[in-house]
Amino acid sequence: MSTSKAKRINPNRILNTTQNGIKRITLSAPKVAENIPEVKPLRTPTKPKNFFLTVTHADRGMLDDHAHQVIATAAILADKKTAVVALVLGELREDIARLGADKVIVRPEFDYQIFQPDAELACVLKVIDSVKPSRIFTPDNMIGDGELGRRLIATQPSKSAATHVIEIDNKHVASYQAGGSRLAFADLPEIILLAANTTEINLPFVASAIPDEQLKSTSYTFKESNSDYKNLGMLPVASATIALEEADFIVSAGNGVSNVATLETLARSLDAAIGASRVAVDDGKFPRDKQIGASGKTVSASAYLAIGISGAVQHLQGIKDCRHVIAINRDNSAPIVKRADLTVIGDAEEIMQSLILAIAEAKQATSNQTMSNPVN
Ligand SMILES: Cc1cc2nc3c(=O)[nH]c(=O)nc-3n(C[C@H](O)[C@H](O)[C@H](O)COP(=O)(O)OP(=O)(O)OC[C@H]3O[C@@H](n4cnc5c(N)ncnc54)[C@H](O)[C@@H]3O)c2cc1C
Repeated sequence: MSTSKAKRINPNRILNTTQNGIKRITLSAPKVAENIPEVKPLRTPTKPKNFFLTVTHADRGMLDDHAHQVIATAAILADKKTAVVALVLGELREDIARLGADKVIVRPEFDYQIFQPDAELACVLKVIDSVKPSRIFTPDNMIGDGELGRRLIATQPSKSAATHVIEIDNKHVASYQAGGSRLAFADLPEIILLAANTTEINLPFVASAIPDEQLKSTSYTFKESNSDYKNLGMLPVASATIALEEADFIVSAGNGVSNVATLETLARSLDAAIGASRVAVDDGKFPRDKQIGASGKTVSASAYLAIGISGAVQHLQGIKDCRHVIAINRDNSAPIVKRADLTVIGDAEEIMQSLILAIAEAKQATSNQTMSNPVN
């Protein structure tokens, strides 16, 4: 079986909820709302006596909903003399003043895709040493923060801690016990791993979110050669073998695709996985496991190319988490056009053939260039 460099998404990657309530992976800063935002009072202590620290990972410049809730929780619990310091592991391109962060320490060297928990822990311990927070908050999730939080708890045996906190106020926390049949209560501990959806992030105030330049570059002791982990990078896999739910690029066929071979050629040249609408599956053009939609699979690709698909509500349900939708359809009033970021109006077969040709030419040009400018 041939392998390709088809990108495989991290199934646990970060999602944000858009203003329309759609979960999206957002690479760029969110657009500013068209309606003028209400002016909220600024709340940042001028001479803080105490600090709360939040520790969260960012993915490609953005924090997810859960991370937002953690920062907002710290801000809600902070009194007038307590400042909230947000440590962000990874590049940050969003403004977190609205979440109540008074200071922001960004450590862009931590790429979310690279597994380096011991280096991250060393950095967090250094920041704790400098900030001396009375409480530390982190999301209890499966995408790195939960693990980092537990590693932190293990290094701080003298500190009280609670994991999977589902209820919190300035006196106590609660977590489920006995498989969710009981709630366990405890005094507000020093390290809090917060479950998702505990907190409303629309705060009645904003904070300054001042970048801490000093702690941004403070070094910490960590030798890569001493690490227990070696990052082996992403494994290249054949695009056809990737589960649709994990595919980052999907070429999907609907009833408007008459020639399956052309679609397969296009998918191969784009290194994309193949999906289909229910009608295309019912017609026997594609196996059932390729069906995307309410009664098929829900996908979250960065790019979803919908060819000859009308965009029925049941199909749209399956692609609600996709970041970019590109449609090819001969009907500019098809519902998919509203969902798509880009629509090409025309005949599916003709456009697929043109695309295959253009991709082949582009690949040839790249390989000619590489041959004439070999890397020494
Ligand atoms: C309970 C239930 C569950 C369902 N679950 C699913 C599901 O999981 N997934 C799913 O997809 N559907 C599902 N459906 C079916 C859904 O309602 C639609 O019938 C289906 O999605 C339509 O598929 P389609 O867009 O490929 O076909 P069509 O509705 O026939 O649309 C074809 C599109 O292709 C365009 N077209 C035609 N010829 C060309 C051409 N030559 N070039 C370019 N464009 C062309 C047309 O303009 C049209 O927009 C479900 C329905 C029900 C009731």
